[in-house]
Amino acid sequence: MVLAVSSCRTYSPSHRPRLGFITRPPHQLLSLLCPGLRIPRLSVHCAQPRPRAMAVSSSSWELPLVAVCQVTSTPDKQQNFKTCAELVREAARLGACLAFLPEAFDFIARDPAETLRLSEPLGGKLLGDYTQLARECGLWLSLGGFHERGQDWEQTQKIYNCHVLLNSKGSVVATYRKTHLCDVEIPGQGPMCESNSTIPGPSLEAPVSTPAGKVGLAICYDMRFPELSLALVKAGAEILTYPSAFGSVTGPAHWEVLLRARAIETQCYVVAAAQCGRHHEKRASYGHSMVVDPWGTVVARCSEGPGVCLARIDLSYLQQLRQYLPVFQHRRPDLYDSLGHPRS
Ligand SMILES: O=C(O)CNC(=O)[C@H](CS)NC(=O)CCC(=O)C(=O)O
Repeated sequence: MVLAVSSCRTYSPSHRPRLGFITRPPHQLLSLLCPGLRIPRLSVHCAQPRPRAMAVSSSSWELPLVAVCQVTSTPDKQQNFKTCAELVREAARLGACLAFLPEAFDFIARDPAETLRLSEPLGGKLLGDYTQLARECGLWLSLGGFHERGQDWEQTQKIYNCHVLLNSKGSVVATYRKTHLCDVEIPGQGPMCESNSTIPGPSLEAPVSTPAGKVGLAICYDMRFPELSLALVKAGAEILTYPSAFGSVTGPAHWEVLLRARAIETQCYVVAAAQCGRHHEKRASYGHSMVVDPWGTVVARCSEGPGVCLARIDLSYLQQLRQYLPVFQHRRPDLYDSLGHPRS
């Protein structure tokens, strides 16, 4: 892995988030495998001002830049907003058009009762604050998992785990409510029973056109269900998002493997903003936020602790890969089902 951030500005506000690693895709390897493939010169990179010496790569600096924010949410909603807002402002300063926040960016509570108490409707104060933030910074925001009191709150007294996409004017352009709830007990990792407080979402959300590409919405545990990613790519997704709060046992074993597998099999970019560190006495998360390109290369990753990493999204590269490796044309829906034909 090449560390390519030497000339990046580092960033150390009071709580010291760190700028993550930015890596390059394996250009040489790819050109060996596919001699005719036009390799994007700089498909990934740091948002430093364009160096004069690099005038060669005309277009790559104009490719859209996305930012992935990694945080340690606690039960303190106000503090969490402050931390996220600081990272989002930094992402905007660095030139990102779209910033991704992890699941539970609003808070991570100590128990289901506290989760329910702290939850809000989409029209509440917290989303209002994020609307203003998106407007102020002029970027799109993927709010990866908002504890949402839905329309049925009065009857159910349960919430949805809602991925909200805001445009740069702060308007809600899409919502996806997590459809696979994480009810698991893994030895060595605290039990998770999301359905204690949460209702599974009723439907998938069609991918949304953003300045970085067509974004398909998912959340965390959803990444274990490739059917969902295939359905999203079939509906036109170019970027899959898995905002997450992975545990400390499944994290080292499965996190990167699952994300890279989803990227390779769908030939999409995969963006995964993660919770990291200790949220309170009962819970900690694995971190390792990353962006994976459609070849399966990790092109950006956060360092340990809160921070932000950035990647450029090159959709012509994605299209080329889909041409060179046309797995969607080779599928055998006659043998299984009709999933998995991307829109051209
Ligand atoms: O609890 C909240 O407030 C927000 N929700 C979550 O953090 C959810 C349910 S507990 N976490 C996961 O899905 C982790 C999945 C995971 O770790 C795996 O698939 O291995």
